[in-house]
Amino acid sequence: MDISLASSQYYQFSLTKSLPFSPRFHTPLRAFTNFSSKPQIYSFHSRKSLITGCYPSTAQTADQSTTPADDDDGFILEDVPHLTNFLPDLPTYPNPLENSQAYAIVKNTFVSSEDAVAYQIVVKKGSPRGVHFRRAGPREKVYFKPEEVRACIVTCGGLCPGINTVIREIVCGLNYMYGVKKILGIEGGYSGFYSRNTTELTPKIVNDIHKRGGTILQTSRGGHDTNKIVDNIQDRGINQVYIIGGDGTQKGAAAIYKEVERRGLHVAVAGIPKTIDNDIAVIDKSFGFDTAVEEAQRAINAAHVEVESVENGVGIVKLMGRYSGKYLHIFLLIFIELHFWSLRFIAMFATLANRDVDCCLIPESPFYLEGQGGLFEFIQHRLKENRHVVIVVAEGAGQEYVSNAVNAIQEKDASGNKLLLDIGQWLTQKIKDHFAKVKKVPINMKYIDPTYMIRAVPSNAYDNIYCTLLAQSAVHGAMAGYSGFTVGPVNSRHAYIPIQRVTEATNVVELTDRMWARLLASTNQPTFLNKSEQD
Ligand SMILES: Nc1ncnc2c1ncn2[C@@H]1O[C@H](COP(=O)(O)OP(=O)(O)O)[C@@H](O)[C@H]1O
Ligand SMILES: O=P(O)(O)OC[C@H]1O[C@](O)(COP(=O)(O)O)[C@@H](O)[C@@H]1O
Ligand SMILES: [Mg+2]
Repeated sequence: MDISLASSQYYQFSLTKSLPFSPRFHTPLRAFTNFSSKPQIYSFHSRKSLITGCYPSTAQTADQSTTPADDDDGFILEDVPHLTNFLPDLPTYPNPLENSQAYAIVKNTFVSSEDAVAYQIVVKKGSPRGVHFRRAGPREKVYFKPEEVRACIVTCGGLCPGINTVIREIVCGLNYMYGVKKILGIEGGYSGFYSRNTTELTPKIVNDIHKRGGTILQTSRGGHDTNKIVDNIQDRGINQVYIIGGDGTQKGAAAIYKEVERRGLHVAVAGIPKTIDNDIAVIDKSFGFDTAVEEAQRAINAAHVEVESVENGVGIVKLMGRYSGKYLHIFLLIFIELHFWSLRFIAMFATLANRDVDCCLIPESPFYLEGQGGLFEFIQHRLKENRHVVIVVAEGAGQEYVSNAVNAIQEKDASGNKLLLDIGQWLTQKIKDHFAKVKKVPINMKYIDPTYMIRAVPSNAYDNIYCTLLAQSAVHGAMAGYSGFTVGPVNSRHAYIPIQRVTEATNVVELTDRMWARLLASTNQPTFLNKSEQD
C-alpha cells in the first residue's frame, strides 16, 4: 500500500475503528487523502487534527504515487509535521548524500516516503495493521542548502550516559554527510538561549567528547521561556535546532516548534530523547540505559560481597530514577531504581542482570513490611536460608511511607519535578529496628546509594552506536524538512515520532506484562499482592 496517498475508505475506516479507543491513534496526514476529489474527507481531516494535536504533512505530495490504498486494512500513520505545512513554497535541493563516498555502494541510500515503522509488532492474524510512524533516514530531497544551514544543539535536564556522543554525531553528521559548517552549542540548557554564550562546534572540537560522561554544553532545569528562546533563534539566524533531553525537554521542544510554526519560520526543530528514567513513551528504550544498568552492577556486586562476608548481612542498593505517577513503594537488600528502560527500569533490569539480588522494589509494585507475605518475613527467611540478603530499591519506591514518616512537604525542582524522599535511608532504619527490637537478631546492614555514579559515566559501546543512529536520524530528518519530531527506535527501527506522542504518557513497568513476572521468577521474591489480607 502507498502510505503517501490513501483512499477515502482508509479515512472512514480510521474514523470508525479508531475513535472509540483513543484519539492519539489517529493520523491527520494530509498526504493520505485526495482533498480535491473528496471535500468531505477534508473536514474529517480537520477534525482529526484538532483531536490529536498532530500535524498534517504535505511533504510527500511530490513523491506520492497515484495508486489508491488497496483496501481498509487498518493502516494508520501518525505523521510528524513538515516545514511545507506552513511554508508551502519552500524550494528543495538534491540530497548531498547522492555523491557521498560513504553511500556510494549502498543499494537504497534514501528512505522512501512510503516506508513506515509499525508500533505494534505482535499482531493477531486478520487484525488491523494499526499505528505506524515514518521511518527515519535520509530523503532524496532536502529543504536546506547546506551552506545556509545554521544549526544549534542544546542539552537539558539530568545527565545520562551518551549525551556527548549524540552531540558529537550531530556535529559530524551535519558536517560530513551534508557539508554543514555552522553549528552552535547553546550552553546551560534552555535558559542558555537567552542568558548564556554560545560555543562553536566543529568535528575537531567534538572529536573526543564521546569518551567523557556529562555534557560539554552543560545542562539545567527550569528556565524554559518559549518566546525568548524563539526570539533568540531568530536573532541568531538559526534554522535547525537539535534538542537533547527527557520528557520535560521534549515538552519544551514541542512549544518551540509551535511558536516557530506560528511565526512561519524556516526552522526545523528536532528532539533527541534522553533520560535515565526511561519515562519516554513509544521508543524502545532511551540511550544510556544500557550503560546505567551495567554501572549499577558494580553497586550491587559491592553490596553482595559485603553482605556475604558477614553474619546476617542485609544489603540495600538504591538506584536513581524518578517516577512521575503515583508512588507505590520500595524494598530492601539492594535498592536500585529501574525505570522500564530507565530508572525503575534500571532497577528491574539491573536485578535481572545480576542474579545476586533477592528482592527488587519498584514504585509500580507496592510493598509492605509487616506480616505474612511482607518484606520483613521475606528477609528473615532469606537470612535463615542464605545468611545474607540483597535488596535493590528504586528511588521512587515507597515514597508514601517516607512522606508519612517524616511529614515531608513535597518539594519540586526548577522544572517542576517532584523531589524524591530518601527511601533507602528509611528502609534501612526500618529493617534495622525490626530485627533488633522485634526479632532480637542483630543484622549487618550495608546501604549503598550510588546515585549519580550510574549516570555520570561515559556511554558503553552499545550506547555509543545507538547515540550515533539517533543523531544521524535527527540530522536526516531536519535536512528533509521534518520538524516538531522526536527520533527513536520503535521495534528496533528508527522512526520520526510526533513530539506530543512521546510526552503525553509516561513509561511505567507494567506489572501485568511478562517482564515483571520474569523478575519475580528470577528472584523468587514476594509479590506483595496479598496486602489487603494484612489490612
Ligand atoms: N511542560 C513544559 N513546557 C516547556 N518546557 C518544559 C516543560 N517541562 C519541562 N520543561 C523544560 O525542560 C527542561 C528540562 O526538563 P526536566 O524535567 O528538568 O528534565 P528532562 O527533560 O530530563 O525530563 C527544563 O529547562 C524545563 O524548564
Ligand atoms: O539531577 P538532579 O536534579 O539531582 O535530579 C535527579 C533526577 O534526575 C534523573 O537522574 C533524571 O531525570 P530527568 O530525565 O528528568 O532529567 C532522575 O532519575 C533523578 O530523580
Ligand atoms: Mg524527566
